[in-house]
Amino acid sequence: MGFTQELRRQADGIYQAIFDHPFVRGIARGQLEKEQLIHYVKQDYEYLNAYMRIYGIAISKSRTREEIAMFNEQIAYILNREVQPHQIFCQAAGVNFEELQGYPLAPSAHHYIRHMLTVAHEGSLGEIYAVLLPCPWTYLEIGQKLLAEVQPTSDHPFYEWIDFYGRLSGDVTEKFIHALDRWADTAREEERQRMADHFLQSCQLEYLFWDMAYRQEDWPVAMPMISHSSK
Ligand SMILES: Cc1ncc(CN)c(N)n1
Repeated sequence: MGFTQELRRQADGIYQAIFDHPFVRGIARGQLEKEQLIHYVKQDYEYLNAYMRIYGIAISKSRTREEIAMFNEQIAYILNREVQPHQIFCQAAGVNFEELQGYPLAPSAHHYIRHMLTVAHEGSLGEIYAVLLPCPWTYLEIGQKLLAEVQPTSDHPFYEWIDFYGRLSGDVTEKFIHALDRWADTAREEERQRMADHFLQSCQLEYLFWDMAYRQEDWPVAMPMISHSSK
């Protein structure tokens, strides 16, 4: 079994918990509260900003032009394409996307972003692939599962969201899986273990991110508005 297939096997319990999470079930049923959708978009907008910054760190650790080009393409994908799922949630919630930008991070989003940034700064390029992979991979499987289960039509409020992740996010997932497997082929045992740990931790944090949005998680004591630089 390849390295990433073994990681997927180890993470299966977390993947199943994500598929069963009430936010994901709410996407399937087309029923989520406006406040839950808004909380998700506010947090995910900041999450994807951080994700692009991590691509920037990955570029600084890249060894070939092909790697640099791949990360560059993925930044463009987030900027130009991945705004669509946010806009679909905003439409369902009846709010403007622009109004939901620049908010402070809730605890679980903060934790997930710090986890990725720490690995990106301290780890190898292989460790960066491992920490980033659960993001596209869990969404691809959510999308594929919902396409098969719900068979949504254009009157479903989240039809385009399901279609976007079920059909379009396969490409980046495949590229990261391939890159991580190649890296693992030559990595020493300690690095393979670190990559496995980062991957599993990101899977757990994917679950927590859904949970944060569903429960509209916030800090126990209200945060004064903080500036972008201190996020
Ligand atoms: C938290 C999270 N994880 C994954 C994705 C899908 N790129 C996302 N938009 N947000």
